[in-house]
Amino acid sequence: MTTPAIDTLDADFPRPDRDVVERLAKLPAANIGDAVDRLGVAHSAIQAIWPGARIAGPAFTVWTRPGDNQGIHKALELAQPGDVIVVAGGGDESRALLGELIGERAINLGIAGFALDGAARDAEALAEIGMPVFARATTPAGPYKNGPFRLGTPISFGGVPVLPGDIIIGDSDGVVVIPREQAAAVADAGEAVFADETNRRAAIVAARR
Ligand SMILES: O=C([O-])CC(=O)C(=O)O
Ligand SMILES: [Mg+2]
Repeated sequence: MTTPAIDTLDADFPRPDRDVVERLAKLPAANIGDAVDRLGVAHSAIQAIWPGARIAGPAFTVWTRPGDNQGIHKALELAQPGDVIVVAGGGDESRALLGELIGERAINLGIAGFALDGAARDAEALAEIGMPVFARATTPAGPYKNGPFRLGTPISFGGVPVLPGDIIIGDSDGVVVIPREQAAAVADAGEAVFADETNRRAAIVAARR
């Protein structure tokens, strides 16, 4: 029996309002994490592979056999501009799932970035072209390209459930996941956390001698 390459795919899943994504994109991931009761924070090993990288956008989900990027190639054909391609790669650090070539294609397509529960390579080139990638590791070792994979299914990403259209935010602290239906409420709560912490920090600085 052969395994079907794709068992579920609805590339037109509902996406969050763009203005809510933009509000969330302005907030530190830490404030959003606090606003979701500190749930929804992906494993801390998943970090930006170049300094200053940030991602914000609706999740286009990929499940792949560890170390295999055939599903990412297929996702590039189907994702919409602004999407973050989120890959459940089994936490594998031994094979890079993408590098600068996939990064350049993603720029052509308007993809907002990649979040990988796996590894990447070509970190310097990805920094130069400004394509944000979050991953568990970097390695020069290339990927397999044979599948199998699944697109557009619920996945577990760094220990957090991600449904297509959930919002992914990543900054220098790591990655948080916001359920799509909660996006506006989390933006409200995250902005309140940010305002409160800004005031508390100003008071601390004012008390300095
Ligand atoms: O070979 C691959 O598929 C991964 C890679 O390095 C690239 O996308 O540049
Ligand atoms: Mg490469």
